[in-house]
Amino acid sequence: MSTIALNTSSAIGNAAAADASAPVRIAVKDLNFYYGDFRSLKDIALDFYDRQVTALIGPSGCGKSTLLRTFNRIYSLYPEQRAEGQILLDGQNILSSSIDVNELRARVGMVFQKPTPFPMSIYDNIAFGIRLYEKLPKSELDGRVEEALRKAALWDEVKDKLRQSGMGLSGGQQQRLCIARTIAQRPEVILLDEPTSALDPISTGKIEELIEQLRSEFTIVIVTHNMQQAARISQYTAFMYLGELVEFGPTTKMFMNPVKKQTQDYITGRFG
Ligand SMILES: Nc1ncnc2c1ncn2[C@@H]1O[C@H](COP(=O)(O)OP(=O)(O)OP(=O)(O)O)[C@@H](O)[C@H]1O
Repeated sequence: MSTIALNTSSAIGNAAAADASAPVRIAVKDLNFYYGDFRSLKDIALDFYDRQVTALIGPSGCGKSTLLRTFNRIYSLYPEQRAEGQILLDGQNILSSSIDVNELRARVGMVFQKPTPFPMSIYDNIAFGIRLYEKLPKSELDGRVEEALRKAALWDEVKDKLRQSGMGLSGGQQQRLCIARTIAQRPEVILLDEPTSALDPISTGKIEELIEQLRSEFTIVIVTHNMQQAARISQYTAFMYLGELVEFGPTTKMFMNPVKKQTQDYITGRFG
């Protein structure tokens, strides 16, 4: 076992162990993805488990974000991008043309690398998405806004300034606001694309704590460049390289005892 893998083990202690009995929430089968003629995902097959955090790791350009973006079909905004294969969400193929993508995006929420609050009040940042789908009386809407902000561990910091602009919050608060906005839609799955890479260490720590809390309710998939972060917060890790899935398994095993040499080389910093 390598020295770096051993060092990483101290961080692994922070994450709850993988729950081997968790049911499969998303099953990916024979997935290929194309940017025009370029095949950027190659025959990907893996399962994502209910209320577990799965980290997607691998060197730049290996296809982490591309894979994440297939789960809510956000790529379909670009005509030259296409996915082939199957992604079963609770058994239903979300790549099927009969799927309503707006409904899918409410079920599978996404938070991006840079915080992207809407240029409106903190309250409206949350209420906006709810109003798109549901007509609620004001008192109920207030309750939903509060619930989302509480779940995103932001309520105490903003409860007295809900009418102020979301753009006036710190970077870390803005990212929690974006998480609250996603939660407010009551999704089943939350996709996080390097959600802390633009944040300072304290804000990063808060988001990592939040992810651990959210795991009790949501299935979470996170792309991260930071292997220590993957070790700290995930139950499962998928290591990708050049568009292929090299290895997938419980995070502890991936970091302590990887099967493939490529995985070992990556987590010990020999390339990447
Ligand atoms: N819009 C695009 N058009 C053409 N090729 C693209 C596009 N976006 C990504 N790619 C290519 O697809 C491959 C996978 O990219 P992707 O962004 O998914 O990798 P990644 O692992 O998330 O990388 P990073 O860690 O740098 O974000 C790369 O070869 C990349 O150059």
